[in-house]
Formats: sequence, C-alpha cells, structure tokens
Amino acid sequence: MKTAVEVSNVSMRFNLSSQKVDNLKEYFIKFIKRELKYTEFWALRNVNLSIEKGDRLGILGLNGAGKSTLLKIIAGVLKPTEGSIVVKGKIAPLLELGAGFEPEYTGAENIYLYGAVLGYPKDFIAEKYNEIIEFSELGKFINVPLKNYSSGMKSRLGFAIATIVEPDVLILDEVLAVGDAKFKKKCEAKIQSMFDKGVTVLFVSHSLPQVQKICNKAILLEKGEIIAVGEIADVSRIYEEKTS
Ligand SMILES: Nc1ncnc2c1ncn2[C@@H]1O[C@H](COP(=O)(O)OP(=O)(O)OP(=O)(O)O)[C@@H](O)[C@H]1O
Repeated sequence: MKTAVEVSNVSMRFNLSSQKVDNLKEYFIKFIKRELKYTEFWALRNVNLSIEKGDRLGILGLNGAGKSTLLKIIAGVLKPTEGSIVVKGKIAPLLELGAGFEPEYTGAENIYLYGAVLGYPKDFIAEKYNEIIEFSELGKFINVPLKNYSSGMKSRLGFAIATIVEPDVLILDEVLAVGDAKFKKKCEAKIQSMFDKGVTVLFVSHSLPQVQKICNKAILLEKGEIIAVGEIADVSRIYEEKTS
C-alpha cells in the first residue's frame, strides 16, 4: 500500500486574545506598551497520521476538537506550529469555497487568482478556463465583480475551480455549501465520479451515518488529540460511546 498523506508530529497553537481591543489605534498603543495579553491554546497536539492511497478517512469529534484545523493544515491553508505534512499528488480542498476570492475583481479574473492560490500554473488555468465557466453556469455574470455575486454564485465558481484538476486527494467538509438543489446534484455527481476513480478522501462530518456511508477508515479527535484510529466500524463504536 502506498501512502497518500503523512502527518508527522503536527501541533497547532493559536493565541487567543484575552481582552477586547476596540480599534486599530488602541491595538497599536497596547502593542507598543506590551499590554496585549494572549492565552496560548493548542488546537492540535502531536498528531500522527498515515493515510493510504485510496482510503476514505472520516474525521470525527465534538465541536472544537480540531477537525477543521487538521484539514486546513493538510490542505496547506494553515501552517502548523510544529511538525510536517507530506501530500503525494494533487489535492482538491473543497473546504471554504472561494475563501481566496477578491471581491473587486470579476469572476473571470478570480479564476486566475484563485487558481494561483490553489497552486495551478497559469497555462493550466488558461486551458481549463472555458470548462470552469461552463461548469459554474455563471454565463455573462463571469464578467461582473465578485462583490455583486450571491453566496451561491461564489461557491459555484469556487467548486468549479477547485475541481478542475483530477485530484489524488479530495478534502471534503460536510457543511460544504454549493448553491441550489440542482447545482448541488451536479456537484455530488462530480464528487461521485472522483470516488469511482479511487481518489483518497478526507471527510469531516458530525453525521455518523454519512461518514459510515462514505468512509472505510476513521479517526476520532478529542481536544486536539487522536484518541482512536482504524476501521470505520471500530471507530464508530467508540464515537457512539463517547456521544451517547
Ligand atoms: N484562527 C483561530 N484562532 C484562534 N483559535 C482558533 C482558530 N481556529 C480555530 N481555533 C480554535 O481551535 C479549536 C479547534 O477548532 P476547529 O475549527 O478545528 O474545531 P472542529 O473540530 O472543526 O469544530 P466544529 O465541529 O465545531 O466545526 C477551537 O477551540 C477553536 O476555537
């Protein structure tokens, strides 16, 4: 079996501001006077994980357990405080669609911008440009600034750009919003076709039935630490015990 994703000793620290700063001026004054106080908070602690090629891994855990933080680190959106990540092949992070969009630029311009954020070369985006527009069904709105899009339109464009590669690793969030029911169906069909090709999947969800339907393996996170890892049936049992 080949490894698709290797997470080694990953820890993530956030500095939680423990006081209210009302404006930028106040922030700078407090900053210079060294009056800013932070509480250190470790959202992930010493996470080690090896995901085999073709595995579909569910990430389970209560609110605040660190699930999204782990996915963002694997997707390269967040840099871990400690540890390292290796991802083999192309990755399609379907997390916060369009988080890298620029509101003042048109949809067409954002295809290049967001494509660059996802690490696609310019030539590749140019080649796939029409396909992206076609999938997004934005028609003439593609030349309108993003600030005039509805949230559904933004996520449609985000999905169309993020799935233009044939990914080796697909990162999915249960709460992924991709527009109306009709467009959602089209996205689900696209995701299913990636599943059929044997893509490696990382899936975050609070719905155990949904995780059981999609995944063969799972991990259970608690307060930033992995407390169970293995076959979906075994981890489900532990998760049910914890949540009942
Ligand atoms: N940018 C940030 N700054 C400070 N704290 C953060 C930041 N992002 C996440 N956290 C904290 O890290 C912890 C883990 O958050 P994360 O979003 O990974 O949890 P989760 O398991 O995905 O939760 P949920 O099920 O509620 O979506 C939380 O306590 C959260 O408050």
